[in-house]
Amino acid sequence: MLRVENLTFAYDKLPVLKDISFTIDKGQHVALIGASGCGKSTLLKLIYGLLHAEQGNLFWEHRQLMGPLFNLVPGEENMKYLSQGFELQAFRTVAENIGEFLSNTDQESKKDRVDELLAIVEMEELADVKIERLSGGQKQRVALAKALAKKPQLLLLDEPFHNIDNFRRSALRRNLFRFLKRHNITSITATHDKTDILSFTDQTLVIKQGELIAQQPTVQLYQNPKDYYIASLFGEVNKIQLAAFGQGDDKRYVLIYPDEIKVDPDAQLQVRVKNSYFNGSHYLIEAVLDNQIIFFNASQEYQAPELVGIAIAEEILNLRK
Ligand SMILES: Nc1ncnc2c1ncn2[C@@H]1O[C@H](COP(=O)(O)OP(=O)(O)OP(=O)(O)O)[C@@H](O)[C@H]1O
Repeated sequence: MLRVENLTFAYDKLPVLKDISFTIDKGQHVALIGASGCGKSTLLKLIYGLLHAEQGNLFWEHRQLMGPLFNLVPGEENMKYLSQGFELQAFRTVAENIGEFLSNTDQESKKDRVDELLAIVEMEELADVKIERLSGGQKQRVALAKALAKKPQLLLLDEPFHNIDNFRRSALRRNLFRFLKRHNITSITATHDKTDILSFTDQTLVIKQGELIAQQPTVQLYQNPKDYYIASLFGEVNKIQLAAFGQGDDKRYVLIYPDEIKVDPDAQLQVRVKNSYFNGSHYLIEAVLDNQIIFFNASQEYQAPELVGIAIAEEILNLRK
């Protein structure tokens, strides 16, 4: 278990992280989300031991983590931190980099291990290519495989799929998180990508301006976000006054995701279309409801200034009130 207690940290005078406390059970996958600059990378570096926590305590399995002032080599031994820049040896091959920290006493099992990792990041064919000849996304995949090589107990990932094209990203995510679950490796992934969060994490931590404002099971957090900031980290979201749904003059606002609004030609509630954006599986429609802009998904394109009837399921309204 990872335990973080009252962690406060500043690079200069202003604290970047303020009184952060949470625990993560072994084997759990956790997303770390928040607006750019809120302190996600800083938190990962503090946990790994690259930065010294002036206030607060960190524990891994009851052992206190002492940080860089007490460790000769920065970085906890049973953890791996995959930063946004990857430390690889440019003149050595992909396979050599992945196997760099593996023991050389049993060459056969070392090769098996490297082959398994090459398969996870789908780089078997590039095993003998030197790092200097790889693209940014390929380097990121090698760095990921290298981070897994010694099966860390805790894996800290900072935007791990950032440079990787969509085509590879989906398979890579599935391979990676399957590997982590199989080996009971705990992970924290700092990310801005909704798919990383929703499909692969058990819990989500939300940071806002250096403060931890939520720690919840990911599904719960998505389905019932407590405020606009949290909901907007998952993508487009509408903040609509209940009165707009014909609920008297109820001034309270509800948060509604675009896919929760359905086009309904018989609906009393009508909105005026401003724009339609093609999104592949659907169109994202921008429209005006009671002087406010709302977004919803539709199976077809609508032209401005067409009037379209929309409806929202009663149970969603009740859940969010
Ligand atoms: N080495 C540093 N020295 C001084 N300030 C820093 C340093 N690194 C980061 N900061 C500041 O600390 C704050 C938090 O930065 P951090 O990189 O942790 O944010 P983040 O949430 O990971 O952002 P992003 O999502 O853009 O990667 C920012 O205001 C940043 O400018």
